[in-house]
Amino acid sequence: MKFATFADRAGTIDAEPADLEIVAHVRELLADAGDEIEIVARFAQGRVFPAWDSTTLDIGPSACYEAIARAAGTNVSSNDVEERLAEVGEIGDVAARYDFGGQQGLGAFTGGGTDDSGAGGGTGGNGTGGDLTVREVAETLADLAAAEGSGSHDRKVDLLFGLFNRCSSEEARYLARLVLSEMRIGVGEGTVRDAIAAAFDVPKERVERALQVSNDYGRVARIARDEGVDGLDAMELDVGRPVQAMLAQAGTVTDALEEWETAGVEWKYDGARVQLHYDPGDGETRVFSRNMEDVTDALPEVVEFADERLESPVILDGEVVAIDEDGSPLPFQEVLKRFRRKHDVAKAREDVSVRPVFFDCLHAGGEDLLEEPLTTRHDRLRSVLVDAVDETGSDAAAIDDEDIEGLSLLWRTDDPDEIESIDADALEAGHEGIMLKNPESTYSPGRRGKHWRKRKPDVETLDCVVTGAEWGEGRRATFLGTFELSVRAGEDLETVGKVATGITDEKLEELTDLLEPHIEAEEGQEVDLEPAVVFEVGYEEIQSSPTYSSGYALRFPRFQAVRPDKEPANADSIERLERLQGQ
Ligand SMILES: Nc1ncnc2c1ncn2[C@@H]1O[C@H](COP(=O)(O)OP(=O)(O)OP(=O)(O)O)[C@@H](O)[C@H]1O
Repeated sequence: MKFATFADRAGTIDAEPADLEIVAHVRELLADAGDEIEIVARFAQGRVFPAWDSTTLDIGPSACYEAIARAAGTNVSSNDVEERLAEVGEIGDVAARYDFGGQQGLGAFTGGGTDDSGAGGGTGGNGTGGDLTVREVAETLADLAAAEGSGSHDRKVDLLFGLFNRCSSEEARYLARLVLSEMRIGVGEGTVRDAIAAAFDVPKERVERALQVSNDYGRVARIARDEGVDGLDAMELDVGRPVQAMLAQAGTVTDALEEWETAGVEWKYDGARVQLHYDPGDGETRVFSRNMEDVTDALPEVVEFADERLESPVILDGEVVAIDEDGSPLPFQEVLKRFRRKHDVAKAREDVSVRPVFFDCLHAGGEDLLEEPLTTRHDRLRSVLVDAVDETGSDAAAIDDEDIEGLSLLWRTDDPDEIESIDADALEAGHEGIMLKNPESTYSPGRRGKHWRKRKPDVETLDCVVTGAEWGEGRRATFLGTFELSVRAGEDLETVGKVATGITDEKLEELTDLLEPHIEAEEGQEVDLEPAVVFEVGYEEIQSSPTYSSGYALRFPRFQAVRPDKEPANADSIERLERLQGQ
C-alpha cells in the first residue's frame, strides 16, 4: 500500500467523530492493505512495532524537527519548525504546512537529482509525494531504531530526512505524528479488534483471545484474513514475548466473600511487577516489566533464580521486591533504584538486592494456562518451583509451601477473621497488605477486572482513645502493641476494637515511650491505660457487634497516626460511628 493512501485514509478517520464509522473506515483500510496488512494495522494505532516489542525509535522531538527543516529547504531551520509548533500546537499540522522535496529540486538543478540513500530521489519532489510505500516507511523506521552508538543521531536524522523529503503534505502530517508517537486519530485497541472481526468475518472474542496471547495486532489481522477462526484459535503464547499483565481493582473483603464465597488471599508485595520468560532450549531468560519493557539486564537476581531453579519453558508472573541483608522487604522506592537501571548494575546490586516472588503461571509444560482457574495455575506454579527444592526425590506434595523459594502463598478461605490475620501477618512481615482473588477466575491479560481486588484503602478514619494495650512477645517483648481503642459515649469511653496492624517496630518503640507513663494497671501481658492518647485509625467497615462495649466493632482497623493535637475529649463519638455505619 502506498503511504499516500494510508495518509489519505488516516485523514478521513481523523475527521470522523463517530466510533462506529471509525471502525468501518479501519475495516476498509485493513481489507485493502494487501501484503502490508501487518504494518497498516500498527500504523493506524500509531505503532511502528508490535505491542510486545519494546523497541523504540529512540529519536527525540528535536531530531525530528531537524529532519523536517532539512527536507523543507535551506531557508528553514529547526528553530523555525519549533516556532511554528508553538503557534500551531501539533507536529502533524506543522509538517503538513511545509513544501517538501526541495532538496531533490536543488539536486536536479546541480545535475544530481537523487542521492544514493534513495532518500531524496524518485518522483516525490516538491511536495507531491506519492511513491513511498508503507513498507518503505516501516523498514526505514526499523533502520532508524537500530542506529546506535556514535554518529547515530546523524544517521537517524538522515533517514528521517529521506522520508520527509519524499512526502506530500498529508504524508508528512502522518509521518511526523507516527514518529513522535502522536498519531491520535481515534483508533484504539478496541477499534482495531472490532475492525479485524468485521473485515474478515470472525467473532470478536476470538480476535480478542488471539490479541491477548500474541500482543500483535498486525499478526492477528493477517491471520484472521488468511486463516480465519481456526488460525486465530491456533495462536499460542510464545515464551520470550511478554503478555499484558492482569490488573486489580480496589475492593473490600466483605464484597469479595459475598461474590465468591471462598476467596483466594495472597500477600500484596510492595515491589515492581515482573514477568519471567524462561526457555532452556534457546538458553534465554527474559524479564519484562508491567508495561512489557525488557528489564532483564537490570535484574540479574531474577535471571539467576531462573537458571538455578527452572528446568523447562515457563512464563511466570510475579513481583520483584527489594530486600535488606536479612531478607526483609524494603520500601518500593528501593526497587526503583534497580528496576530500569542500564548502567552500573553490579554496583547497584551491592547497595540494594532484590528477590522475585511469583504468584501466577501462564505457561508450563508446553501448555498455555490462561484459561485455567487461578487454583490450577497456582498448583502448576507450585510444581514448577518445587522441583528445585525436591532434588532429593522426596515427596514433593509434603514440602511446605513456605519452604518453596519464590512461591507466593495462596490461602483459600471464607472466614473474614482468617483474612484479617493474613492481612496482619503481611503487614507485620513488611508487605503492603493483601490481594483478594477469585479462585475460579481465568487470567485476563491487560484487564483491571473484578476477579483481582486489592484491599481498598481506608477512605474514612476515626480518632479513637487508646484505653489499653498488650506487651508483645519475642523480639517485641519490650514494646506495647495490640492497642485497645475506644470512642466517646457521653462522659464515658466505650471500646470499639483493637489495632495491631500497620505499625513498624520503629513506630512501636515510639508508641511505647508515649504510652508507658499512662499505664494504670497490669495483668500478665495486658495493661490498662489512662485515657490520654488519641490514635487516628483507618478501617474497612463498622459492624454491630457484642464483642466490644460500644456495641460496634471496627473491621480491619489499621493504625494511621498519633493525633498529638487531640485530647480524649475531642475523640470521635459513638454517634459518629452510628452515622458512618448507616452510610
Ligand atoms: N500477590 C499479588 N498478586 C497480584 N499482584 C500483586 C501481588 N503482590 C503485589 N502485587 C502488585 O500489585 C499490583 C496490583 O494492583 P494493580 O493492578 O492496581 O497495579 P498498580 O496499578 O500497579 O497498583 P499498585 O500501585 O497498588 O501496585 C500488581 O500489578 C503487582 O505489581
